[in-house]
Amino acid sequence: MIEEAVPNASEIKAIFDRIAPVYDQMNHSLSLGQHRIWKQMTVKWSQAKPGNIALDVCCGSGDLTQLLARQVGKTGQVIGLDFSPQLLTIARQRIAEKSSHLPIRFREGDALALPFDENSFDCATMGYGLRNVTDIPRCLQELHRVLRRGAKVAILDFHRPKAPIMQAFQQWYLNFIVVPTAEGLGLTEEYAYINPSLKRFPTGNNQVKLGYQAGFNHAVHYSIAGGMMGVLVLTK
Ligand SMILES: C/C(=C\Cc1cc(O)c2ccccc2c1O)CCC[C@H](C)CCC[C@H](C)CCCC(C)C
Ligand SMILES: C[S@@+](CC[C@H](N)C(=O)[O-])C[C@H]1O[C@@H](n2cnc3c(N)ncnc32)[C@H](O)[C@@H]1O
Repeated sequence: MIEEAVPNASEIKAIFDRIAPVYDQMNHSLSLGQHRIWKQMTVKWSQAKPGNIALDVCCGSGDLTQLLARQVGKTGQVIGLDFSPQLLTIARQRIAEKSSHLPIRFREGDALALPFDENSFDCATMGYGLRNVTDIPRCLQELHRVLRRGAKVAILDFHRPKAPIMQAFQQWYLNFIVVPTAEGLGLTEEYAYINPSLKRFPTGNNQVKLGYQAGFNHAVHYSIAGGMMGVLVLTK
């Protein structure tokens, strides 16, 4: 079987820079709006509280950042970090237009070398980022380093369902709904990348093991959306 080439960081950055103009609309339409519910669950599992200093890693267009900021409120602070300049531009526009009152700052940077001191954050989120970084253990080590003791990070991403019928549905949906929709926008390759990236992504149980190896005191993986998505919750 021919293995798919694994994209490097600059190729991944280029993918997201190219899909930036349609990213939010595609997520909303292709998930029938469900992605917002999955992100709200992620914020809840981060146990973000009013007044917290929070971090959203691989923030992209900033919609999860915005949900996190609503949770920490005006007395808190949220930093959204990403390495895609195009998606960060959209994130800044979103906040300026809809949520200028929220305590959000965006920062261009690398999830594998977070530009923050150790023990900086009370909580963190990461939405559909862990599967896209080129070094998952390194990313988890960085999250552990910047979180305060007892703090949690909730990491939302795709997951391969255990149930054969759900696996078949997920594959069908990605191959016959998602990719053809992207084809109409000239973004076939960018969205065709999801499936092989999902195939390479560690299962929930293995994500838990990686969390413990990165030094977290507690790790649990919640399967949601019929097993097609999952949230890894790590506690320092
Ligand atoms: C917000 C979502 C995906 C974000 C996302 C993550 C990536 O790694 C990408 C890589 C390359 C291009 C785009 C992305 C990307 O958008 C999840 C919702 C959007 C999904 C594309 C839709 C897939 C949903 C499930 C497979 C099936 C949903 C069934 C439906 C609720 C009936
Ligand atoms: C699928 S998007 C997720 C965006 C947003 N969190 C959401 O839930 O929609 C993945 C994001 O991860 C970013 N990314 C991937 N690798 C990164 C890295 N090493 N450092 C920073 N951002 C990275 C991409 O630029 C992209 O914005």
